[in-house]
Amino acid sequence: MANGVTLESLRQSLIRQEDTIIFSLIERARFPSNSPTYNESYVSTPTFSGSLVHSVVKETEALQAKAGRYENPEEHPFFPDNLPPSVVPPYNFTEVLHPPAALININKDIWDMYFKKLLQLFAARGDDGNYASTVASDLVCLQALSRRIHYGKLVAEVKFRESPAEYEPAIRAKDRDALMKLLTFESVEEAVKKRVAKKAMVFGQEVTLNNDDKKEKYKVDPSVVSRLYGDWIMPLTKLVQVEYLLRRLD
Ligand SMILES: O=C(O)C(=O)C[C@]1(C(=O)O)C=C[C@@H](O)C=C1
Repeated sequence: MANGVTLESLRQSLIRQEDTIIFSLIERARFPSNSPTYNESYVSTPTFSGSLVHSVVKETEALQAKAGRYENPEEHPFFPDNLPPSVVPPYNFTEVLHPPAALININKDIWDMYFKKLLQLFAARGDDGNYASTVASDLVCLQALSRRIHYGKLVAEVKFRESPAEYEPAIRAKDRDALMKLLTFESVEEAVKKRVAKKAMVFGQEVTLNNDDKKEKYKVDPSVVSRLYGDWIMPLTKLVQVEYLLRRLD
């Protein structure tokens, strides 16, 4: 395919991004749940409206937008409305995607999944007052998840270019189920779930110099990481692929 992007090279990138995601969860797990971070009435001044997480993410994104973060088609803001323009000279990112892809942003679903389901599965209950560091860690997790899930656009483009005749009838019929079937590889998904659990064991183990002192306690539960991928990351990546393919002939 053009630009040297292949399904294999994209899968390699997804594998590399597993490391980033798992390390980001390990970093967030250093802090307990720290619920005031997410409480809408915890801070209330004219400059900080809503929860601390809401304000800090929104303001950080505004700063990163000025620094050009969202000029890269692989990046998607959580608060896309009224972002300031980039002030950096434009970089010529290779155009691989069909232009309507730019409209797809499922960060709202990623936000809800992260705060309503995932966080409580790996952050211990408690409050240590480190709310600003907690938000900073949350944002690193969210951005890593968002980048990975929206990679579905590239994966879908490559799959389409490899066999347009297979995809076109389902796209024209707007048949989401047929598209979902075409783009699903069960064996790849099983391998992903096993590999991320193994990585969570390797990256999250206690490293000591004393070999016989090996406690099976991990910084993030490997079964949570496997579930994160099986229940949320891969289904959302597939949702992005379906959304992308539905617009592929526009
Ligand atoms: O590797 C692919 O073919 C993908 O589309 C990526 C992915 C994933 O999210 O990891 C999603 C769907 C497939 O069923 C397998 C894996």
